[in-house]
Amino acid sequence: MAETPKTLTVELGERSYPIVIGEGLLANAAEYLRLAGVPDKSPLLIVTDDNAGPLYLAKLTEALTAGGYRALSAVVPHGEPSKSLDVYNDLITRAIEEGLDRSSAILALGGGVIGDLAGFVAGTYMRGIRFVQVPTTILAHDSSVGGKVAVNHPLAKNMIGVFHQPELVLYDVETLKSLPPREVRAGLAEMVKHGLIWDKAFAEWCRANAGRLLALDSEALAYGLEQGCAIKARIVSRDERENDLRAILNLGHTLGHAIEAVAGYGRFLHGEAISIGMAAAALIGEERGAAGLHAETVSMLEALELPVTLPADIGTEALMDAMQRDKKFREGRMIFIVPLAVGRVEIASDVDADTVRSVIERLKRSGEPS
Ligand SMILES: NC(=O)c1ccc[n+]([C@@H]2O[C@H](COP(=O)([O-])OP(=O)(O)OC[C@H]3O[C@@H](n4cnc5c(N)ncnc54)[C@H](O)[C@@H]3O)[C@@H](O)[C@H]2O)c1
Ligand SMILES: O=C(O)C(=O)C[C@@H](O)[C@H](O)[C@H](O)COP(=O)(O)O
Ligand SMILES: [Zn+2]
Repeated sequence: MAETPKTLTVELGERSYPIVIGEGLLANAAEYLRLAGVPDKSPLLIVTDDNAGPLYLAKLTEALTAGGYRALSAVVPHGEPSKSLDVYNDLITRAIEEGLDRSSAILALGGGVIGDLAGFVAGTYMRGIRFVQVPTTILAHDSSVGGKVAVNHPLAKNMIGVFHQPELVLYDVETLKSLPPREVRAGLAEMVKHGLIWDKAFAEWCRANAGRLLALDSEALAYGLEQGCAIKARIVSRDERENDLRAILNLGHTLGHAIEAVAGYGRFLHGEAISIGMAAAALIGEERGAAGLHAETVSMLEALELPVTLPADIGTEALMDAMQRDKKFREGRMIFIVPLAVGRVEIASDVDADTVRSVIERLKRSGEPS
């Protein structure tokens, strides 16, 4: 029998919203939307991709229609290249043609690519309309919470975006059962990240339960997703617009985003690039005095079957250039989230370029056959 859904809240005053996590929630989508205050007189637009759509769009549409909503849909190609201004523009055109108005809502049915893309449409169409996240990947326990929505520029990740919080995150964990193994692993990178930045016991739990998580054991997955969402919600509630604390959610992303852009969007999945970036951050932490941190971090990432080295063909100077084009480059300095120990990090703008170069080279050497 399905467990009772669990509800967490992202506390943001009048923009607070629930994250509902449970099995079979798509069937009750209309009730959840109504509870979240989504009106039913204007059309909804469900944005999904050509993997998640064929699996779950009919179920969601039927549930919404039965509950009195008019649900239209747009299906985009799967994968990171869809986080582009071209696809964004197509969706805006569709919204105008279908007569979406200021009482309409955009629903993101899919992973982080769909959440970021559809959220950017919702955040900018008519200067912002309602938005609902319906995540269907493990990674999306991170991306569906917190309101960062964006598309990529060919030169830099997530460069064109806004903060736009959803009204609701409706996380039907039954959808995760159809994820390919590589996507499962990539999603677990952001899960263990939440432990590495905030909660040592949770990071250790991820390592100890790696086998169950990789096998999509329902109980382990539910616990891991709830903990990950809870950590993220707590951080976002304290610093919605990344003036300070929220930056710690960027552990591994200074180098990770550069890897994604330099390798070409799609070669590395986001979670894979972030895993390599977290291994790099641990090396930087070790250089600054945290003995044993790299081996400890790598043991957690490898337990989850994540990559921790860099292929030699990714140019070091191209990565250095890409890091200088990221949002994490300010006042002439690269900003790194540097671990002090497992579960504790600092926001550092004093990591010099030569240290970063030598860490990149070490990651490449450790990937070579010995
Ligand atoms: N906004 C944020 O705070 C935030 C946080 C983390 C990551 N992100 C972004 O999220 C993106 C990565 O998200 P992702 O890993 O979910 O990628 P994704 O959306 O591309 O989904 C991964 C793959 O799984 C497929 N898929 C989705 N649901 C499925 C299901 N239930 N069954 C089978 N296949 C399914 C998709 O079609 C895709 O091929 C990146 O663009 C990253 O920058 C954003
Ligand atoms: O929500 C956040 O804040 C994060 O940093 C979560 C990250 O996992 C996510 O990839 C985010 O998009 C990166 O932030 P960005 O501002 O560099 O795009
Ligand atoms: Zn991320």
